[in-house]
Order: sequence, then C-alpha cells, then structure tokens
Amino acid sequence: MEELLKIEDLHVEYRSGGTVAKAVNGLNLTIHKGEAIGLVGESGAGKTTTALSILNLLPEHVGYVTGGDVKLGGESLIKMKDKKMQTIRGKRIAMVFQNPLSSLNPVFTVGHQIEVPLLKHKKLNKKQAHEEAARLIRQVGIAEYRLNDYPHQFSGGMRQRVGIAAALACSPELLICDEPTTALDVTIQAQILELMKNLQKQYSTSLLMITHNLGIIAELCQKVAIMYGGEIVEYGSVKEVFQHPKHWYMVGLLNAIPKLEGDRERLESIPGAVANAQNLPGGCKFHPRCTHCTEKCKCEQPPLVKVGEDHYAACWNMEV
Ligand SMILES: Nc1ncnc2c1ncn2[C@@H]1O[C@H](COP(=O)(O)OP(=O)(O)OP(=O)(O)O)[C@@H](O)[C@H]1O
Repeated sequence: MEELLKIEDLHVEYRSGGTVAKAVNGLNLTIHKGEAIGLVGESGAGKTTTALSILNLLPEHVGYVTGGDVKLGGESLIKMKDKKMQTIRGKRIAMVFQNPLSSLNPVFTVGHQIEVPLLKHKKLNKKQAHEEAARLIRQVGIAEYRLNDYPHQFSGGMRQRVGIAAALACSPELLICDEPTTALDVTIQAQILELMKNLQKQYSTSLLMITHNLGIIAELCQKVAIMYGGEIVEYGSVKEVFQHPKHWYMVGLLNAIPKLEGDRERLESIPGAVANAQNLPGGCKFHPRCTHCTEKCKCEQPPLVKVGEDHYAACWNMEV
C-alpha cells in the first residue's frame, strides 16, 4: 500500500506559566492510502496533540514541535508556510471534532458552512457548491431543506453528521476524527459509526480515528496504535493486537472492558494514574503502573520491536 502520511520521531511540548508538558515524545506512525488506523490511549496520552500537529494547529506560543516531522506525500507539514497549509486543511486533510458545536459556526447556516470549502478548494461556483452541499447532506441522512438551518437547530447526532458532511466536502485523502461520538448517546453513536464506515469505503479516504473506545476501533479500523505518555507502546493489525496483546498497558485496557459471557468477575482497572506530561517517569513511562515492572523497566526505555506479523510492542517484559 502506498504511504500517505508519515509521522517521524515527533516531539511536541506545551510551554505555559513556567511549566513544560512533554505531550508527544518520539512518535512514529505511517498511514497508508485508504487505511483506517485507530489511535487509542487514556486522557492525556497525547492523541489530540498528535492530530493538531498533523494539521499544524497547535496553540500559538504554547504548543511547539521540538523534534521530528510529519510528511504528507513526502512533503513536510511542520515546515510548511501557513498560506500553503491552508490549502491542505479541509482539502487534503480534514478533521471531525468531538463537539461539533465548537467546530460549526453558530452565525452561519449549515449550508453555508458546507459550501465554503467547496467554493474555496474545489473552485465551484455558487450554484454548483449549493448542489454539492445538498448531495452531501442527503448522503449523511439529513433532508436537503435543512441546509438553511443554523447549528443550534440540530440535535447532537445531526450536528455531527453535518460535521462529517463538511469534512468530506472536498474528498480529503485523510480524515482525522477526534472522539467523534463521545458526546452522543449509544444508538446515535452506532448510526454515526456506520455512516463513517460506509463513507470511508466509498471515498477510499484514509482515516485516523482517535478514541479511548476499543469497540470503535474494532468496528472501524484495520490497524491500531496504542499510545501512552506521548509514545506508541504497541502497534499492529487490530486482530493481532486485540487477540495477542503484548504490552501490559494494552492487556489492562482489554481487561477493563465489561464482558457478558463467562464468570462476571470484578472488572479489572489499571492501577494508578496516567503519566503526567509535566513530570514523566524515566525508563518505560508505564512502569509505575505496571504489575510486571522490573529494575530495567525503571531506568531503560524499551524500543518498539517486532513481535509478530504486523505487530510491534515496546516492553522489556512483555506478555507471552
Ligand atoms: N494547551 C495546552 N497547554 C498545556 N498543556 C497542554 C495543552 N493541551 C494539552 N496539554 C497537555 O498535553 C498532554 C497531552 O494532551 P492531549 O490533549 O494531547 O491528550 P489526549 O490523549 O488527546 O487526551 P484527551 O483524550 O483527554 O483529549 C496532557 O498532559 C495535557 O495536559
């Protein structure tokens, strides 16, 4: 498969009020054309920071890429001038956010918001943009006449459909979704996921799905990257990683999922709190929470090594 986006040894810091948070610490990830990858991790793992770095949208004077690169088709997005980056955002890479109310502009109709990228990037005239917006909104299951309505006139699930229609307007090569269904109730969640699955296939868009929900990954993605303390600690095909997890963090995440069959033992949780980006531990960043920690884990950082066909893990003492 052809490479689309390559994240190489990415390091990102936030500097504010005299403190430094090391949010991403040497992250490597390649997304191929048409591939759907899930990026999983607890709150604070650095998932959103990774997405913002791809889009060159880190908060100004606070978020800094301190090392590494992100390349789209071989071209650096980190070094790209803002004017050129504006031609990438929305056109080649689009993003669907967790809360569509914060990404949709309350003072414009949803029709206007879907038409803007079509006018800007696809160079359609007003009539063509309107027709295309009507096609897109129908495709996400909303009646065309609602193009004249404002975001607050839609339910949460419908707003997220509008967000997806706007993101897909210019048929981006990469769609980044950051917890797109977290704010929705489960039945609406299922509908949105089904919609995304169909659209991703139809448009052959590559997908980076950011979530802490392993069920969503199993449903939508072929590959999964498990993130902890700003690094990828396990990566591989969804089948391999879910069936034969190697890193104890991933083992813990899977054990924390409620099961209906078998003995209903107490749910296991991962002890301790997620690594603090302002004060990361040495060695393996997961070691203070790991039940299999050794002296080596406390002082030496394990490299990500191949552990099977299409499967990599970073652990000195991994599950066998
Ligand atoms: N604007 C900011 N200023 C300072 N620190 C920040 C900022 N944004 C994020 N951080 C810190 O960077 C680290 C990574 O945050 P990030 O939001 O990328 O994690 P995440 O995995 O996306 O979490 P969540 O699932 O809660 O969105 C955290 O420790 C967070 O506190």
